[in-house]
Amino acid sequence: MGIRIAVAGASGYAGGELLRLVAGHPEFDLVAATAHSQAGQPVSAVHPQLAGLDLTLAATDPAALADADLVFLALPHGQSAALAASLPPGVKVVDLGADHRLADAAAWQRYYGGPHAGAWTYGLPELPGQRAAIAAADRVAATGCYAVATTLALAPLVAAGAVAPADVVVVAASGTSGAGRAAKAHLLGSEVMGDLSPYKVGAHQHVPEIKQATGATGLSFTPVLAPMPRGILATVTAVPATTSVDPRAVLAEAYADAPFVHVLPEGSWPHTAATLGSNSCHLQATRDVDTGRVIVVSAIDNLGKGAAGQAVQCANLMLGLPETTGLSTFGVTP
Ligand SMILES: NC(=O)C1=CN([C@@H]2O[C@H](COP(=O)(O)OP(=O)(O)OC[C@H]3O[C@@H](n4cnc5c(N)ncnc54)[C@H](OP(=O)(O)O)[C@@H]3O)[C@@H](O)[C@H]2O)C=CC1
Ligand SMILES: CC(=O)N[C@@H](CCC(=O)OP(=O)(O)O)C(=O)O
Repeated sequence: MGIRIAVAGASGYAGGELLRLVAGHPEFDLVAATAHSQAGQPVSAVHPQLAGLDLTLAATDPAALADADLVFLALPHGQSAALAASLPPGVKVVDLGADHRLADAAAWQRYYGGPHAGAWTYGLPELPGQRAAIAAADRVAATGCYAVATTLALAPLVAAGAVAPADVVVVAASGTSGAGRAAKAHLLGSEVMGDLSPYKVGAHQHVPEIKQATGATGLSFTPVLAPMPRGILATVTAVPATTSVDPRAVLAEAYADAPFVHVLPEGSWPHTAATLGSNSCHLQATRDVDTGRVIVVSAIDNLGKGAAGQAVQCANLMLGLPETTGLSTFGVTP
């Protein structure tokens, strides 16, 4: 018997990707998968890509999860805190939702509403000191999908004093799986295909998370829904604080030992398809020839490094395994 793993919210998009990764992980045994409206269904009826995974979705309650060594929570925002609190203290938890990401209760209230559950260790191993913090933690709050793409692009530049933290602009396009599986009219294929549409303009919930993780103090963030199932492409621009720093060199140095963050060769720009199915983030940076602004482009698979892959990377660290175990750095395009 390997390390016993349970997935709550296993019928959703992030949950399905977690099941795929856990089932293929050399050290993990999948002992439970739970759902809400789909409880009682075989996993393969809900996730046809997992045909052959012989497991039935149980109802999401503490008893279904308490026998695991580690539980992944892939539930709607607001559903994780009470469930996590009712699990035995010895059970490690990685929460993919937002409930425990923010330290600032006022920011939580403003962007999510409802009671603030308090902050857990933030699950982005590539931030300075965070690998060790995650390895020592029993409760980890995995990052938001846009927050991963943006933070990996921006944090080293703020830390190096290369950009002005008060004036950062981000425009980021996401595939529709970023919105979850629950049917939404504006996500129907006939509405999404052939269209690009901004949403939550000027008020996206990942703004406080990105500020907390990067040290940026002023951030304008505009998300765009893109006609594709997976992927995030974030374009981050910022005012240079100095002309003496090469932004690409700062990123290359920051991620020299990071197995999943790839600063691409000069002249090569990230695109989403190259990251799909992987736990990788692709980055490139330059200066705008006209304004001198620093431009960083970042691509991830929102269900990989943006969700399930990141969560498994954190779990590996929490369990004393190499962080790359069971994860791919390579994408599946075309
Ligand atoms: N999609 C993405 O790219 C990312 C998602 N996340 C986060 O992961 C979490 C899951 O997202 P995602 O998979 O996209 O969402 P989905 O809508 O695809 O899945 C939601 C899951 O939660 C279950 N659920 C729904 N309502 C309840 C409830 N009241 N109580 C308990 N369980 C419930 C659903 O069960 P059922 O289907 O049986 O009703 C399903 O298993 C969210 O917090 C999301 O923000 C984080 C990063 C990226
Ligand atoms: C396309 C789309 O609608 N995306 C969602 C991402 C939500 C999400 O997954 O948020 P967390 O990563 O914080 O859990 C949005 O912009 O709200």
